[in-house]
Amino acid sequence: MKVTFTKYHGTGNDFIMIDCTNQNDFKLNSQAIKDMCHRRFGIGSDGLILIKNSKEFDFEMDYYNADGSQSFCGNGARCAVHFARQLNLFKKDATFKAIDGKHEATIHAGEISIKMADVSKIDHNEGVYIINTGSPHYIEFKEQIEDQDIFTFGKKIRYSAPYKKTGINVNLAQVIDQNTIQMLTYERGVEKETYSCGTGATAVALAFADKQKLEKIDIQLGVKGGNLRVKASRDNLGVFHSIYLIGPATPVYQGQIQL
Ligand SMILES: N[C@H](CCC[C@H](N)C(=O)O)C(=O)O
Repeated sequence: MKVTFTKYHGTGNDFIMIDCTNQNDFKLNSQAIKDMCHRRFGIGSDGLILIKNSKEFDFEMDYYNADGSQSFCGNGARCAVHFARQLNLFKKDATFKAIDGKHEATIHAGEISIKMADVSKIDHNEGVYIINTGSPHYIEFKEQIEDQDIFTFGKKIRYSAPYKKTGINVNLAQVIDQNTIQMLTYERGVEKETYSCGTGATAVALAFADKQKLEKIDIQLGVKGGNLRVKASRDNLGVFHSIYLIGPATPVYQGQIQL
């Protein structure tokens, strides 16, 4: 079977994007996804996204990590919105369904802004934050993160007893100033450091807001592959809402692969 795809990246987090709007029952088994994402024997990417028609929304996105596992992917969602616009699935503002529910999105000045699900649960213990922003994240704030070995650190946490079974994404964050945080991520399901993690950037921003007791944030997250922006508000019940993940989405090339 020949599969046409478009390769995307969102600040260096890269994806194989497949238009399934003419074949909504299109399926890839786990091995095919692993083979396609393989950096030597396949196309090579952190994840793979199927864009499908939806009765209720402008489109639906199914995200798969490089190991074939499913989750929500913030950068992938931003790339999916860019791709759906190219397919004329919506005009200016979009609504789409992902594994964690409905999202809204807009495209403005070349940046894709997606509304993330509200977050009411922030676990914090001895400087470690655990926050689920559509995928689960472990966050620690440290100085000089450029000297940190995020792969070794992240793998150790991800395979430690509390997370061995379900996995967790691991983020190290360094506060530069009130509106700027530098971060590194080890991603579950990729099992490597990625150049960027959208749900991770969102989780780091919310952890900072909790740490500083802020009710409104608009933060730039510096990642290996560029910059993301997270805006959010917190209500008097401690729930984070109006959470937006904003950043670029870049189509790199179109290709075809023989499966
Ligand atoms: N690997 C993550 C999903 C992708 C997260 C990341 N690529 C993003 O942009 O949110 C997980 O399985 O939890």
